[in-house]
Amino acid sequence: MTHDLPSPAAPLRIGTRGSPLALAQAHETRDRLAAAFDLSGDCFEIVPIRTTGDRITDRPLKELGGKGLFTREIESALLEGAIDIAVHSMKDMPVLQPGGLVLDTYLPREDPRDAFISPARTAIEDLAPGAVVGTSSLRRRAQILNRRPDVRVVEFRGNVQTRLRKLAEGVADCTFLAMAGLNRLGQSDVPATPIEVTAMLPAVAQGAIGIERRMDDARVAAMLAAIHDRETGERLAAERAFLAELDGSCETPIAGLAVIEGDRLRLRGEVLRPDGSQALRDERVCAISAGAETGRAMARDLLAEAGPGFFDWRG
Ligand SMILES: NCc1[nH]cc(CCC(=O)O)c1CC(=O)O
Repeated sequence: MTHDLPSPAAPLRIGTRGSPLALAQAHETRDRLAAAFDLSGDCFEIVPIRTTGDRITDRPLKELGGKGLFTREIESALLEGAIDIAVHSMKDMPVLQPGGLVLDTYLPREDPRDAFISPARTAIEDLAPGAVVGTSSLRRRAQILNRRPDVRVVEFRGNVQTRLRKLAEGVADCTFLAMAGLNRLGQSDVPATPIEVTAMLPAVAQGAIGIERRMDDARVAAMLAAIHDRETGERLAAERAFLAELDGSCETPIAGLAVIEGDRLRLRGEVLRPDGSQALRDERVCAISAGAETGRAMARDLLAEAGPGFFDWRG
C-alpha cells in the first residue's frame, strides 16, 4: 500500500450511531480492519453520532420522513472529514448515497431472518385471537396482518433493549426483531424464535453491515477492500436493485432476500398492501452476476401486477 496506515497518533475515525447494536457493528469493523492490517485497537477511534432518528423516539418513523433518518448526520460528518468511515446497518440505507460518498464494502452477513419475540408463545399461529403485536416496521405490520388479520398492531419504537422492556411490561404480546441484531448483541437469553424466510421474508439487506467512505479517499478504499465480503456484495446487489426499481421508501412494505446456491443466485421478493390485505410474491434463479438485472426485472413485473394504488393506505 502506498499510503500510511492509521496509527495511535492519527487513528482511523469510525462514525456510527450510538445504540448498543450500532456500536457492536463499529467494533466488528474495527476488529476486522485491525486483524487485516495487524494493527492495535488504539489505531482506531469510534465516534458515536446522534441522528434525527435517535433523537425523536415518540413519533412513528414514517411521519419523520422515512429512510435516511438514521444516516444523514453521519454522512454529513463523513463529507466534512470529521470521520473517515461510517458503519451502517444496510437495511436502513437508502439505495442512493449523497454525491462524494461510496457505500460498496460489506462485512459477512449475519442471519437475515426475523425473530418472533414473545415471553409466552413461540409462533405467530399460537397467538390468541386479537393479540397485540408491537412493531414500527411497515413491512412486518403488513406481513403479520396478511397472515393474521385478527391481530392488532401497535407502534413499537426504540432500540432492542427498549422493545424488550416494553414486551416485559405487557405493552404487546409479541414483537419482531432481526436475528442479526440479537446475535450481534449476544442476546441469547431473549425469548426469540427464528422465522423461516418462506414464512416471513426479511427486509432487503437485513443482517448486512455496510461501510461508507469518501469517494476521493484512496487510502481508505484500499483498506476497506481487504475486509469486503464478496458474497454479501452479490446478494445485496440483487436485493438493492429490486428495492431501487420499486422505488422503495419507508412507506412501502417491501421484502427481499437473495441467497447463493452454488453458482446460482436465488432472489425472493414480496410487496404488500400496507393493510396486509394482499401480498404479491415472486422468486427467480439466475447467474450470480445477473442478480441486479434480475432484481430490476422482478420489481417491474411485481409493479405491473400490483397496478396503480396498490401501496395506498386504506385506513
Ligand atoms: N430498523 C432498525 C434496525 N436496523 C437494523 C436492525 C437489525 C440488524 C440488521 O438487520 O442488520 C434493526 C433492528 C431490527 O429490525 O430488529
